[in-house]
Amino acid sequence: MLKISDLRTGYNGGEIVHGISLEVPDNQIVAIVGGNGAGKSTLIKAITGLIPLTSGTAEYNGEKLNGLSPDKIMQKGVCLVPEGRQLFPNMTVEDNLDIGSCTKESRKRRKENKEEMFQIFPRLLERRRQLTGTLSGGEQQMVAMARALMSNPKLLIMDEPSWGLAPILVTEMFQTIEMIRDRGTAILIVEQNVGKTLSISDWGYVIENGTVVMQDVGKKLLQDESLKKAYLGI
Ligand SMILES: Nc1ncnc2c1ncn2[C@@H]1O[C@H](COP(=O)(O)OP(=O)(O)OP(=O)(O)O)[C@@H](O)[C@H]1O
Repeated sequence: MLKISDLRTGYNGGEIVHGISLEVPDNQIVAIVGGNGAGKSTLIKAITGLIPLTSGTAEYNGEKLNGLSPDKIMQKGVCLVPEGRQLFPNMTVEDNLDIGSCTKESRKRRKENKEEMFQIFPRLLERRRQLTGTLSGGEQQMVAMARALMSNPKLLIMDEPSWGLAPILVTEMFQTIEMIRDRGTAILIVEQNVGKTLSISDWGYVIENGTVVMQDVGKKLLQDESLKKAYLGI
């Protein structure tokens, strides 16, 4: 399980995340929702080692992540699907997936893992030899998720996976996220699509101005009047 305690971080001496604590238990989907500029991506960058923590701790299964490089954090089983996907557009789907096998263990299982990915995402099997940059937005998001899963992560962190997707693909993507959880991978998801995200989340945190202002079971948060007004326009 991931445990974040009183985490503070920011950029160039300016603090953006003001002491956030949260937990992601095994086999659960945990959501971080909130408005633009609330600090959600900044928090995720700190957890995955892309920016340093100013204070507080990030622990995974009792081991400190603070100060570790993104690669070391990934070797511990924590893998990020970054915002905007960051795929290699001039490489084939299959080559992008191969790059995901970046831990010793997952390199040994590369072939089996790839077959499993093609079962989860059959559309990628048809397009395995296609250049990734020529895929649709939804297909590229599938490649990004499959590439991350190729490292056999125990915790998958996703930053805005619904970004740029047509509504029907968004629904499909959330179903896939539930399937990934049910296969035994915990998920920490940052999303602007508050309604869909909270409806599949075992627990949700609402972040405003770098602090947690509300937390509860996802579906319970969705019944909160102030949340409905602020994020769902109801
Ligand atoms: N590299 C950076 N250098 C300086 N400031 C940054 C940097 N990245 C983000 N910020 C600032 O940090 C604040 C929080 O940004 P962040 O991306 O964490 O918000 P967010 O909650 O993910 O928002 P959104 O939902 O709009 O992506 C913003 O004011 C942003 O301008």
